[in-house]
Amino acid sequence: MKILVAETISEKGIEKLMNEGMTVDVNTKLSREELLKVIGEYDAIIVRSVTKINEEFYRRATKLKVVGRAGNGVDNIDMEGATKRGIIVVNTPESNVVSAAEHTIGLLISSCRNIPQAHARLGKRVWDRSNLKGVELLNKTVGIVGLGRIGSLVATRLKAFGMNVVAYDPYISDARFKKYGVEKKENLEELMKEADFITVHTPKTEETMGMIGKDQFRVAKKGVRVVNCARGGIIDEQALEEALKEKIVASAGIDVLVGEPNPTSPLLDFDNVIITPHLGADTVEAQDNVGITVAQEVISALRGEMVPNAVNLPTIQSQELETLKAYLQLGEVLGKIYYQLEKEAVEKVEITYSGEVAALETSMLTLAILKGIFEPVLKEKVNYVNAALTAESRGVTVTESRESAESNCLALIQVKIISKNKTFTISGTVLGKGGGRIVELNGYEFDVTPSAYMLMAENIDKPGIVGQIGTLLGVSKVNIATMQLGRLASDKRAMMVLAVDSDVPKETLQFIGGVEGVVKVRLVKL
Ligand SMILES: NC(=O)C1=CN([C@@H]2O[C@H](COP(=O)(O)OP(=O)(O)OC[C@H]3O[C@@H](n4cnc5c(N)ncnc54)[C@H](O)[C@@H]3O)[C@@H](O)[C@H]2O)C=CC1
Ligand SMILES: O=C(O)C(=O)COP(=O)(O)O
Repeated sequence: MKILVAETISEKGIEKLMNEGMTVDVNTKLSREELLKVIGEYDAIIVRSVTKINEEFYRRATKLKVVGRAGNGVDNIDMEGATKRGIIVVNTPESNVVSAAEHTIGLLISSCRNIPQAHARLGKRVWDRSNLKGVELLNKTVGIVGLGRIGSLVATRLKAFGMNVVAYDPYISDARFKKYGVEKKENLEELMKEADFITVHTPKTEETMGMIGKDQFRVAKKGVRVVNCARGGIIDEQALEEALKEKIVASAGIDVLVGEPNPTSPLLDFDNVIITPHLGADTVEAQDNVGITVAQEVISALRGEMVPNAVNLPTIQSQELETLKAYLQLGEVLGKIYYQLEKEAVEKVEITYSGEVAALETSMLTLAILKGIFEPVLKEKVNYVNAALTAESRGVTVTESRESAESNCLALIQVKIISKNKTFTISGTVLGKGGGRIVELNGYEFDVTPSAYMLMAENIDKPGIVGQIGTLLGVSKVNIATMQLGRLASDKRAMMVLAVDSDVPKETLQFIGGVEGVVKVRLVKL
């Protein structure tokens, strides 16, 4: 597999990729045109915040399976474009947050104590202490916008300075505010009115861009000090300029700007603004963490393994991963059987989870089932990333319910596939280390271990049929590994599932179909 590393990552990450047998090209100097020219050769790309992964890029990236973001923010990556093509996007959301939080504190203190300005004077060999008076943090109020990973690390650190910490984040629980001892603000205006310092830690989204703008500065305390170590534009840059001119803002510490690289920002003209060129994650520790983590994730994703930090997939807790794996395999199998037995277009898929499995990340299991259903019949690649979108674009309604998450009741995945004229059902379980089992199919009860070739035959429930099918397979030199029978007494019907060691020739299937009493026979391949 070929990986392009298009922005600088730690050598440790590159070593890891190579040690795992990947072909790695490190080329951090490609122009956009050059990148677009070569990307068609690669299975994966690793980027940081600079490379724009957009529609134009995807159109040229015909072999691409994975985008690895060596960092946290994914605003430079068009997620929809990746998802519809089944390209998995991974990032390293935990790996650089301490560095970003520490840089925030650095910017806050440096700006309110004029440290870079003072150093610049001394750099010119001038010892001048005038007009450099700063302010203390003790007993001041800091308003944090976005109390996520970085926001909460900043909160903890600023509390140690004796600050009163308030935060605005409408998307997290009250418990999280409590956990960090932070006072919750119901709206941004309240925070703006009270804060002596404001620091933003939200992702860049349509909602957050410009969220601190003209109107917000109008209600801010005169002399407020601001920090932006999240994304350029969350504090509107023009509004900040005006607020600086009007002396509403006393100082600003900025790590990120709109349109990076941006060495000519008008904000650089202000003596009370300090700016670093997006250095929040630039520490030895963060870069090693990020590089190693992204390398591992890209390797796993290329190998088709589960990746806990896949951005366009449900999040999986690492302790859940092992248990989930067996159910994911089972889910795919349950889905894969449908179109091999039935020819009617799926209209609705209803999935019920019960027992142990109901407590797992079932949205991921639903994706596994959908992948299983559509993969065998579609030309396009169907994987976990685009399975839900594939169902939606084919007008298939998918519902998911959980019956009981009690661990003492049988863990069961029940799939009901509804088409225009029929309802097909299939259920399965996982038996500890024994792996997945199909326990029900259209009302017939079994205990079938899924295998590569399974002959499924439905027949009138009468003597002699099993023997004839066995004979026909024997004549064709197809060895039977296991056999399971189920019956529906009410309909006088029976079904047999034979695991066979090899493919069954078409003629043999035709002969079996011709046996008197056999209603339907299909070879299912997994
Ligand atoms: N300067 C740098 O080098 C770095 C910058 N970052 C940036 O830091 C930011 C935050 O990262 P994390 O804390 O890891 O993210 P996170 O996802 O853990 O936290 C973000 C928080 O923002 C909140 N939020 C979202 N929209 C909001 C809104 N409209 N109003 C208020 N709160 C809102 C969310 O509920 C969440 O709690 C990201 O933008 C990331 O790109 C991250 C690492 C390094
Ligand atoms: O991880 C993030 O979100 C960052 O902003 C760091 O960006 P970078 O990888 O240093 O270009």
